[in-house]
Amino acid sequence: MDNLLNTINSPEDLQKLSLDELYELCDEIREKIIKTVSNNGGHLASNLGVVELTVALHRVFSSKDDKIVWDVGHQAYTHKILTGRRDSIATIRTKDGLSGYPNRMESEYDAFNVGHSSTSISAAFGIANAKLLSGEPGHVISLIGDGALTGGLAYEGLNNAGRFKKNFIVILNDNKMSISRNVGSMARYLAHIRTKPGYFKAKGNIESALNRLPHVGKPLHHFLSKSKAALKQILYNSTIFEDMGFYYYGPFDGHDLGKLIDVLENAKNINHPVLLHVLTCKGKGYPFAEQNPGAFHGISSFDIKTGKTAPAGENFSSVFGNNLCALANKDERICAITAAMQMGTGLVGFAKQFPGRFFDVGIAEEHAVTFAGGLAAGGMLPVCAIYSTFLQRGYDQIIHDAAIQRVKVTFAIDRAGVVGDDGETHQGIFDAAFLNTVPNITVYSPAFYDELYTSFQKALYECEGVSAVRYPRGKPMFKPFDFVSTGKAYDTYGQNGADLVIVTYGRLFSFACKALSSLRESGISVRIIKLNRITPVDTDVVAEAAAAGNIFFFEEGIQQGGIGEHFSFLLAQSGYRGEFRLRAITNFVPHATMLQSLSSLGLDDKGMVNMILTEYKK
Ligand SMILES: Cc1ncc(C[n+]2csc(CCOP(=O)(O)OP(=O)(O)O)c2C)c(N)n1
Ligand SMILES: CC(=O)[C@@H](O)[C@H](O)COP(=O)(O)O
Ligand SMILES: [Mg+2]
Repeated sequence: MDNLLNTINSPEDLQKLSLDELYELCDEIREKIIKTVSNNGGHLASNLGVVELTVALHRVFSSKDDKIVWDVGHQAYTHKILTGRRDSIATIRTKDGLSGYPNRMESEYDAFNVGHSSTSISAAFGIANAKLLSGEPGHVISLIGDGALTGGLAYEGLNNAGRFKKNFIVILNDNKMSISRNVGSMARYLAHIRTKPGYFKAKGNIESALNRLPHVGKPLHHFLSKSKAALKQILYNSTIFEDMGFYYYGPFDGHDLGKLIDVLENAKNINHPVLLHVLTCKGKGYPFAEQNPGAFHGISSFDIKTGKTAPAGENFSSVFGNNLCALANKDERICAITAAMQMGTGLVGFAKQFPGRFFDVGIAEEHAVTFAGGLAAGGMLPVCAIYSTFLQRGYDQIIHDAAIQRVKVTFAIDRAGVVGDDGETHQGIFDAAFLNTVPNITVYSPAFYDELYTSFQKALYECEGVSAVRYPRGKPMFKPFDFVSTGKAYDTYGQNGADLVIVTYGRLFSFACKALSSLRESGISVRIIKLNRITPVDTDVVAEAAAAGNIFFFEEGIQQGGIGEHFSFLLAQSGYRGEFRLRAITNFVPHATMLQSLSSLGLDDKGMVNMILTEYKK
């Protein structure tokens, strides 16, 4: 029963509740989140961990003037529930429903759109400066996880914000977990702080004592400030955050509401950047998630009583992981790199089998790529497995630290194409276009498991320089029984001399095959050209498509600068004067299931058929 929750229509309503009632409210929120995620899927464990913290934030800060900036944003369900979206939370991550992440277009309470990690300090600091410049009142708070703190951008933010002369609050939500266990020296450092709370705790008291030093004339003030800094050094070990200009307070129990409210009230009154170190339990309140937070980080719908999901079976990621193990067994130079996505990219088996050649570098895609460049320069064969959307972070490194070096780095680009319910921030729709700009790169786009294996063989042993194999989230789509992948740069399907040619790549090939059958019933014959290697496009394939005189190109990727546009350029260069129609993606794609999105984009078989029936000219 949502007795209390039903009385909360905006964060202001929290003021009416006693501490005991606030705890009761947290229970109701937890129940709602568990129920919602068990239906829709979503990020359960991270959300359960920050219920008290979010309630405390909305209790202390004004929803009118103050801004909370979430990092990654996968943990903002309580925030959504408290900010007028209680009744629509059931629609989260579904088509036309709430986004799984904060979104400025969805609510005025969402200060910044997010989905990628480590942006919150920079964004919040930008907002704080805008407030200062425009004279707007209000506090700005960044809430960042210990995993997100492994991303370099977070340090760029800290570095910049540390010298701010006003209140600016960073809350570090430390649950020892990224998706998997958090890794790296910062994780070790936070563990050190956690195990010696008293060591750092004294500081708060010292600080306030020092701050109570009387106000004095300029020279004496200067002397006292210097002495204060020296005294601080002598009295306690400062944390890295203090060395970067923040006042550090903590660690605090992130499930103790009373304490959190107190700490936040105090932090609000400090005219300086403040870092509050809060300890939480990922998955708090749902035993299955507490015991296995990795499995309940991002989860599909599940049974609340047993904590079980439908069996996932094999998918592109798991097959990639197995393929890579097989290849690494034969070749000791092969190394695997992940940027905190060991499970998602299918590398758990590789990590166990080849611990010495497995590198989880944290949420640090830029570093992952440059690190791969270094490994390659040292004679290894690095395979950098990164989701398409997160590889956007590594564009400069692909050019500067791999391609220009003329080293052999292979990218395993997972989640290429439309990903479904994560929505706009996570769609893998840009990689084909941005990789196509890199000189001498080779990019494969397999549609089936056998092609995935062949593509990696080629990338690792036939290509020079940088290469990439990109494949979608989940499983392959329909494969006609009479289609055989040859392993060549392109394959064809359907009759020679057909009325028109469909050119496509990746899983859209399956939809094209279905479209071919439907169009046959309408008296239109189709031949399909399936590009296996999308960069560089094979010269023969351009001539083969041109011969048809009527070309429809379908692309599950951004149109601007994409493969389709490039293909049309190659056709024009070859003197082609026939028909060319291109359908690709021209805007950000909102959350929905993958099939719903492809349908809305006109990229499923029905969309292809409709376009051809409308635009085909004999
Ligand atoms: C640039 C980028 N890389 C990878 C991810 C995938 N990812 C989402 S959440 C997450 C772990 C975040 O850990 P933390 O910040 O500690 O939050 P927690 O889930 O523990 O609450 C990762 C790796 C991402 N969102 N953005
Ligand atoms: C929040 C985030 O960025 C990841 O948890 C992402 O949602 C994972 O997506 P997959 O479910 O495709 O692995
Ligand atoms: Mg964490």
